[in-house]
Amino acid sequence: MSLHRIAVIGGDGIGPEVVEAGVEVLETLAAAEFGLAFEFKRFDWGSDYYRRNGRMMPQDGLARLENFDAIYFGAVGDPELPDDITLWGLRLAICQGFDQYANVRPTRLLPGLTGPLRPDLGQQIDWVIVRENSEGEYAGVGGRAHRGLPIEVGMDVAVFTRAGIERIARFACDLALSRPRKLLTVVTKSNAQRHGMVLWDEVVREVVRGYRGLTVDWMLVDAMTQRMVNRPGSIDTVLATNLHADILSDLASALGGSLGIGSTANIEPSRNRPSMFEPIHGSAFDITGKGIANPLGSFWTASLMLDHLGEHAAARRLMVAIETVTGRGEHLSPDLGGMAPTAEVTAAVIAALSGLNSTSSSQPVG
Ligand SMILES: NC(=O)C1=CN([C@@H]2O[C@H](COP(=O)(O)OP(=O)(O)OC[C@H]3O[C@@H](n4cnc5c(N)ncnc54)[C@H](O)[C@@H]3O)[C@@H](O)[C@H]2O)C=CC1
Ligand SMILES: CC(=O)C(=O)O
Ligand SMILES: [K+]
Ligand SMILES: [Mn+2]
Repeated sequence: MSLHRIAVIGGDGIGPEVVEAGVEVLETLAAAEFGLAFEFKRFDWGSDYYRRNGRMMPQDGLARLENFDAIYFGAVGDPELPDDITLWGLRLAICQGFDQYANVRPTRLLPGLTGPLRPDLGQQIDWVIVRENSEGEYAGVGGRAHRGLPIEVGMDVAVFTRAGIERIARFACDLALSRPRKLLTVVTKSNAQRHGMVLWDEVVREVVRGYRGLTVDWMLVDAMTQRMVNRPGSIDTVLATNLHADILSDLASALGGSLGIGSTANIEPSRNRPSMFEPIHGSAFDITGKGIANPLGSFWTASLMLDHLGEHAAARRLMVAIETVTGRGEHLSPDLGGMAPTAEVTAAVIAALSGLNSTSSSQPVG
């Protein structure tokens, strides 16, 4: 029996809604898979915690998390609080604090979904974006001075280090080689940013030279957006900086049908500290509390977490259940053109997991 200890941080907005749905699904999996068990511990950290305590998580928050096997996360961000306070106080504090330097974001057009591209193009989407997750544009280095004066200044310094580039490049090359096409696209902007991005190019070029059998091509980030839209089948694994990949992966998720299905693994590859798994989206103020958030992104994320925990059969089983539900098209949430609330999508995935036919659709799909 393998017991996995999971720290659950729903966070803000729709985060708790989709994460609790995910926990339900994982409990169902554990009941169905012989030898699989979870122990979930909830942490009520986030913006409400901040309103009570003046911090997003306790001072010893990382120490409380460090002995868990994984962290299952929702989202952070609150309409009443500055985004830099909330994001840096929780999500980035965990990613940086545990050195989860590899952010991995797969996108595929799931069965039954169309997405905004022409069907023949949409069906070609099968990508994994590897996002540098510890430095670059989100290093947090910079400053403000002369506040309130006409000469006021604000700077964010994009930090690129040889060690940081080298390790994420190796991670991306290994991942690309493990996929059938063995194809890596490296995204850069070294035409306009002539220091850090040039170092990025140089170090990645050195690393990829050591990988025989890998096909590598290069794209400037602006042109990468049009390639994703016009020639999606020419892309497999993508390596990009923290900011570039943040943007490209939201685009990828939307091209796959919705921001509500994108998944993320924040990986600490040495496994000395826990990795963190979260849907790609944020706290989505516009739909918070309405019960209509799409939970599929958090389910796909749970599948990534299972893979990381070595539970490959369970991970596959969960993906098949998700694909069964999208394939039938009867229980899709509004962002995917359906009318199903979060609870109905969750019930449909649970029914698919249990091998049951989900027969009742509470509302017709428009
Ligand atoms: N990792 C994290 O915790 C992230 C946090 N944020 C934070 O979230 C807050 C809101 O940011 P936004 O830019 O609005 O991005 P967002 O991802 O929260 O929402 C963008 C749009 O996508 C829709 N959407 C997102 N997830 C959905 C789901 N599961 N089902 C259906 N529709 C969904 C929303 O309703 C909204 O219209 C901000 O405070 C931001 O800083 C944003 C991205 C990631
Ligand atoms: C913060 C954010 O947008 C992300 O981690 O994707
Ligand atoms: K998130
Ligand atoms: Mn993002």
